[in-house]
Amino acid sequence: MSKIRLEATAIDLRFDESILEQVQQAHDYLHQNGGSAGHGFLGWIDPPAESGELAEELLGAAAYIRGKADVLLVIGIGGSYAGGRAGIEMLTHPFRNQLPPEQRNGPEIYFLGQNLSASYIKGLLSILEDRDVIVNVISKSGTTTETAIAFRIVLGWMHNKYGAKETARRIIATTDRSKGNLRRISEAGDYRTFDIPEDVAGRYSVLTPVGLLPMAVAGIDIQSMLRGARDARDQYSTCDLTQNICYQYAVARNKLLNQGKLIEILVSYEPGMALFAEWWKQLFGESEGKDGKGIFPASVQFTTDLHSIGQYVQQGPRHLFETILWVEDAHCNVELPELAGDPDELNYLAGKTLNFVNEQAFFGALQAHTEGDVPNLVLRIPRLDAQHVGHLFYFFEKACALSGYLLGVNPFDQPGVEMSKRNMFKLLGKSGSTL
Ligand SMILES: O=P(O)(O)OC[C@H]1O[C@](O)(CO)[C@@H](O)[C@@H]1O
Repeated sequence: MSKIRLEATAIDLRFDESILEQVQQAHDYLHQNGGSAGHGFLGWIDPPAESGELAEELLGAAAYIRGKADVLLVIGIGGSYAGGRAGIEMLTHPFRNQLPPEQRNGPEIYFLGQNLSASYIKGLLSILEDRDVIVNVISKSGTTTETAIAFRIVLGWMHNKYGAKETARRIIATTDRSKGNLRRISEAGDYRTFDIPEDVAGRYSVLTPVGLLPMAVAGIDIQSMLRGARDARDQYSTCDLTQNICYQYAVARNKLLNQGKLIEILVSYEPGMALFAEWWKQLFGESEGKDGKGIFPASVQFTTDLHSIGQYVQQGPRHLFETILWVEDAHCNVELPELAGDPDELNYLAGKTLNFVNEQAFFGALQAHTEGDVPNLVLRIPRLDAQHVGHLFYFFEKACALSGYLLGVNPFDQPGVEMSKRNMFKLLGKSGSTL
C-alpha cells in the first residue's frame, strides 16, 4: 500500500522540544492503557485481525443478507451510523441504490434512525412495500431515542409484512454484549447479534461490527480495510514525531489553536467523501469540545462550496485553517470533448480531463487561501480503496485521541450530549426525568 502523506502551507511542521514531552505523555496514555482520563476506552487501538474469527463471522452474516434481501435497512445514529455510511459512500458507486441488482453488488442500503423526521421514515417505508428487507439495528447504549423510535416503527412494519417468526430471522442487532434495552429485546426476540466492545466509544467504533457489517453487505472488502487499519496502527505506533504524520497532524492543529485558529475545515474534492466529513466532525467535536476547549470541526465540499462559503474562507475572520483530503489517483476520469465553433469557449480544455481541472481548482484554492492567511494541512491519499480508507479511519481516530490528550481533555467521553437528551426526556414526559 502506498503511503498517505502530510504537507503544510503557512504552518511550520517542525516542532520545538517543549511539545515532545507532552506528546510522549499522550502517547503513553494511549499505549500503556492506564493513568489517563478515559483509559477504559482504548479498545480501538488494535483493530480486529483481517482473517480472524470476527471478520469471518461478519462475512458470513453479510453473505446471508446479500443472499436473502433486496434491501438492508441500517438503523442507528452518530457513531452507530456515520462511519459505515461514510465507507459505503466513499467506496461504492455514487448512485449505488439506483443501479440494477446485477451491477449493484449487494442489496440497496438505506439508513434511518438518524433523525426524528416523520416524512423521512414514512417516505422510506413507502418505497419498501414490495421489497425483501433485512434490518441491522445498531446502538451501543441500546437506549438512544432516535434509534429506538425508528426500530419500534420498523419492527411493527416487519411484523405486518413477515409475521413474528420470519421477522426474527431478518433482524441483526449490533449492541453491547450484555447491557441495554436492545440487548434485552434481541434476546427476547431471538435475533442474531454482534457485540460492540465495551472499551470502544461509539465514535471510535467504525472498525467494529458497527461499521464493518453494513460495509461488507455493500460488497466492500472489509478484510482489506482491516489490513489498512492495522498497517496504520503499526505505522503510527512510534512516538518519534519526525516519523509519525498522524502525531504531526495532531500537534499541528493544537499549535494552530494556540495561534487563535478556532475552526478547522475539512475539505474534500469528491462528493463521496461528504459522509466521511460528518464522521470526522463527530469524532473531533465530541472528543475535544469540552471544558471550554476545542477546535470547532467544520467541513466543505469543493469545488461546490468555493461558490458559496469560499468567500468567507478567503476574506472572513482569520480564525480558521483547512485540512484537505486530496485523493491522488481518482479511479475514473472523463475527458472534455472538442466542440465545433467553441460556443462555450471551453475548447482550451479539450482533451484535458475532469481530474486535471479538479486538481487545478485544488491548487488555485490552496494558493489563494494560503495568501489569505488560512493555513492548510494537506493529506495526500494515494487512492480511495478499502485498504486506504481503513488506514484513514485509523489515522483520524488516533490523531483525535492524541490531540485530545494534548489539549488536556478526556477524548472518550461526551458529558455535554447528555444535557439536551435529559431536557428532551423531561419535555416528553419520560418517567423519572427531571430538568
Ligand atoms: O450507539 P448509541 O448508544 O445509540 O449512541 C449513538 C450516538 O449517540 C451519542 O451518544 C450522542 O448522543 C454518541 O456519542 C453516539 O455515537
